[in-house]
Amino acid sequence: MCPAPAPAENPENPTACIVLADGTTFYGRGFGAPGEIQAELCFNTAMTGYQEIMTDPSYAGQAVTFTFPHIGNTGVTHEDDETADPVARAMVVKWDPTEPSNWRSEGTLNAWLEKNGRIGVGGIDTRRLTRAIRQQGAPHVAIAYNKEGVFDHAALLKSARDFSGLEGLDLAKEVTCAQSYTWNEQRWAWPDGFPKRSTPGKKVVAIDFGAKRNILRCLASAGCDVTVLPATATAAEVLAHKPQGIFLSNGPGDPAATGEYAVPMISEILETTQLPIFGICLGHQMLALALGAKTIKMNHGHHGANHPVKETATGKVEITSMNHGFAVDAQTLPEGVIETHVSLFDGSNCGIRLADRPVFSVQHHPEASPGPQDSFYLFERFSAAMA
Ligand SMILES: NC(=O)CC[C@H](N)C(=O)O
Repeated sequence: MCPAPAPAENPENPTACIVLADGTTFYGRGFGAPGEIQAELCFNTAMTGYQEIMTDPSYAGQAVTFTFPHIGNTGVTHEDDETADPVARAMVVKWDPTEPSNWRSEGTLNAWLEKNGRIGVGGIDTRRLTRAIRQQGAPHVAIAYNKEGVFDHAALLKSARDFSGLEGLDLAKEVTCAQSYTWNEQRWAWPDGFPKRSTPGKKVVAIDFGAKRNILRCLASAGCDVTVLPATATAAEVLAHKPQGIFLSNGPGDPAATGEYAVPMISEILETTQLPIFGICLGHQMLALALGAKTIKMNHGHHGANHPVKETATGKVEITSMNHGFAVDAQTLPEGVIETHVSLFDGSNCGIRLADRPVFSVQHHPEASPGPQDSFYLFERFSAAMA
């Protein structure tokens, strides 16, 4: 059944308001929890996986507008959480979420956001908003939802302009685990025959800069016994676990802002061991920094579940899941570091490896949560490097 059409933007009785730092204003209908936030606003083009997106710790400090119009119609289930609670500060959609229609659903998106103190805004012309994001670069915004529909526009504009932005912001420390823990749960759904382990457990230390659960599941499914350590773990603490390989997780914020702890930790491990290392997204950017390259802030980043990436060695194209606002500047890769993957959207760097040992990382998300499964082989490659 189709829901009633989303109203044109600026409905008559708006209960939510989005103010961009340039003054552009959108009115819509609030859902979830009333409140007010500041954030960087990005757009995500995935058609499914809104719960995984909202709970991905890499979205700390950000709000997400979904370009796909029907969001919320599969409800929520605890199995899809990438971390305990939603992390993105707000979500913006075109249609108001409907009642869920899905055998896995345990509740509505609306109730889940409300319980977790997160704002939803419906009835927005998300095409126009997305064009604004593309044209001006991911904007700083203030988003407010109150049931009276009374907004202090000047105060919201000031709030949007006061937002510090993500550049220079170290958020990994805020979302990392407080203590170390072990992880054994494997992927539950894919590919055929999973969960299963082809080889006995390899001892892997995963550094949690904001790790998604499905990455840990993929490592487990590829034969790894995973010990997760907090983002601030030193090289000595990592090596004390006598790992056969080290994994560097995804995470929020500016990779260059972790230069005081994570990057030196990685450099020390690179200098003192020959251990296999695998990094994803923020982990990829940090590995590149530790190897002497530089990272840059992108205009509006890559956030979606159908981004084509080419593996340079084979020419093979993978359709990948993406979520990043920073990128490794391929021009700054030092000798001995090979560019392994590039984005076919804009040619930006999507992967590197060391020429002489199994140290590699990718910008995209091979755990595909949400998204296509093409890049799962990277987990198997990491596991094989430890054999
Ligand atoms: N998903 C991630 O790990 C994101 C990495 C980094 N915070 C970026 O936006 O580029």
